[in-house]
Amino acid sequence: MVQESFLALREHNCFFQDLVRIKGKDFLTPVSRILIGNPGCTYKYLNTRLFTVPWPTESYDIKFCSPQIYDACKALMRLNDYLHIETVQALQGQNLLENKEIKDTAVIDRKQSFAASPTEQESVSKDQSSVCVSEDDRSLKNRTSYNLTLLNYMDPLQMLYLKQEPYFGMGSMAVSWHHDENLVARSAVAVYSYSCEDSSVQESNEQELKGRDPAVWHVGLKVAWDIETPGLAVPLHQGDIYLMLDDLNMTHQHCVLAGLSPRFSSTHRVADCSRGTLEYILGQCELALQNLQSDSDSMALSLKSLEAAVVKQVEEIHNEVEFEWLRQFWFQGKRYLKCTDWWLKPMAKLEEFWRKMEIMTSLVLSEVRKEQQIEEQRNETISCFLPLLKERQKLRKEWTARCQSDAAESLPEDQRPECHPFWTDDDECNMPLPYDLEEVIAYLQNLVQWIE
Ligand SMILES: O=C(O)CCC(=O)C(=O)O
Ligand SMILES: [Fe+2]
Repeated sequence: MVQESFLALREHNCFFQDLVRIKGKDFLTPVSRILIGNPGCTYKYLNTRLFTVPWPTESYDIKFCSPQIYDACKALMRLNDYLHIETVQALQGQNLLENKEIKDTAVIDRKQSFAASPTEQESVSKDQSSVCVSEDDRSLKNRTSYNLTLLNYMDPLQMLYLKQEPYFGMGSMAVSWHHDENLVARSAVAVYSYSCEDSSVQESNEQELKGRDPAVWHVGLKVAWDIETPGLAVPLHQGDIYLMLDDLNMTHQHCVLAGLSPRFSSTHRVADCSRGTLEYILGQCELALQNLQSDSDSMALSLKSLEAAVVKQVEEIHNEVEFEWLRQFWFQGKRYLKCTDWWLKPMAKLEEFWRKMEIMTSLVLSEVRKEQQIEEQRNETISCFLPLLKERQKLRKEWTARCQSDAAESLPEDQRPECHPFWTDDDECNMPLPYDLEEVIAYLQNLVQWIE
């Protein structure tokens, strides 16, 4: 079912190369991806926030663009449940064995793991429950409850150029050496690998090979900050899974070494969602908007408090919703619409809140402009307000540039980044402040200097 799901998602063009940003440069990832997981959840990697295509979750009304996409998301959710159980058992097995040699990684043979009948599995977990104190249980749960999966797809024959593994001569890489980001500390990662091997791809004769077989996909593993200790290349065949347990992702880096056939993988993770869910950002927006009031007669808007700490908090949230949510989302073009319209409504809501925050910023400005303000108070307001406006200006410039990079412009129309929200002075969009904040910043800077 999972393999069919991969093929169905490819059929519906749901995989996309990400336009990531590394050290100020823009790159298109060689692998194409799609994020599936808990509704409202996001996953950020290489300055790119991916938004989950929600898997069918009780009490959520989710519309999918086709029944096959629904089936695929459902199958991946079931794979997620299965891998969760598999991971808990692997961790428990470790604690019992206390065998440091096999502590870090468990490559599970699929035949072996399917062999255990439900009753066998049950008795295993019962035996182990006696050695677990509740604190351990909680931590075990926190570190294995995968909330999303990032799916990868690549057909090596379609790639003109793949980077060569630089340290150990491991050949072509689909994904370079890295640590997985944005995960709950010491949480596990489970990967299901499906390479579409067929008779046209011949595995090489073992004796003839010096290193790893270039026809076969592998996961590479190396000690972090170390290129002396030899790296490890673990072959992955159709339907294999592997787990990265405990602190393996911190102490080691991994990479994906390309074989010759097209290959999918589903990488299940416990994303650190503390600032990454829709629920969280909606809560933040509501908090910020508490400082906005409207006169019941005139409907005129004003700020409840001009206290520096309050202004600072509101402007921080303003930046967060603009750069971590709205721009991230629209930067990825219309890709999410391929699978579901789930994110459109929340994005419209967030934009509505953000518009109100633009008004709030303009209200702070008009207060500061009033001459009768006590200097000391005005100074304090500006000193916490100005850095956040500068940050906003810097990030707006960065996002405008990101949307106009060569890589961005090379993308097909329906995937092209959208610089949104964007407006010019002559747009009739009723924005209270300009998009370009340069003059506003210069004015404030001038005021501060004057006071000093
Ligand atoms: O495809 C795999 O086996 C792993 C991919 C990976 O490392 C990642 O997506 O972070
Ligand atoms: Fe990874």
